[in-house]
Amino acid sequence: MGNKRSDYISWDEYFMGVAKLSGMRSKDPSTQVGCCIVSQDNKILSMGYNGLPRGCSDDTFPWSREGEDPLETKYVYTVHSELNAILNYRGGSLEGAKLYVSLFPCNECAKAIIQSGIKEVIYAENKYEDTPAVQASMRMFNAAGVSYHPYQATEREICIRL
Ligand SMILES: Nc1nc(=O)n([C@H]2C[C@H](O)[C@@H](COP(=O)(O)O)O2)cc1CO
Ligand SMILES: [Zn+2]
Repeated sequence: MGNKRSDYISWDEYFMGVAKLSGMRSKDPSTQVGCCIVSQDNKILSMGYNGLPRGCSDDTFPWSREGEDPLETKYVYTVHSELNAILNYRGGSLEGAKLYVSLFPCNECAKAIIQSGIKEVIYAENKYEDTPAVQASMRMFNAAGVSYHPYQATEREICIRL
């Protein structure tokens, strides 16, 4: 009987990999974010990426970051990956779940994360660390007992030929 493989991916690599793959569906030209929600016993419960709400066409709504008219920017329309992943879950409670996300959650998603019962956030990047949105998220996570820590990147690179 042969030995088992030793180069299989870890749970963390698996879930962050799924989050990043999900982010590849995003139509946002500047920032693609992906999210994967996992139960305490490592079952994937939901996934999401940043995009427009159902019925709002990717081709007719704006993707600009700036504009004199806020209605001509993406910010008032996009659903963040974390909120999409929470809303995509129809199986019941997310109590005690873990959330893997490629970018640290904003304050609005932090509220949804806390209220849905998610207890742990693992993030890959934090490029908006110095903004009030991220500072507010951290303050709320600390108060609500949601732990958050950066994903510990490995040397692994995965190329999937599709
Ligand atoms: N945690 C996050 N999850 C997300 O899904 N987003 C989305 C909203 C926008 O579509 C995009 C950010 O665009 P930009 O400001 O980097 O061009 O990423 C943004 C953040 C940052 O807080
Ligand atoms: Zn958000």
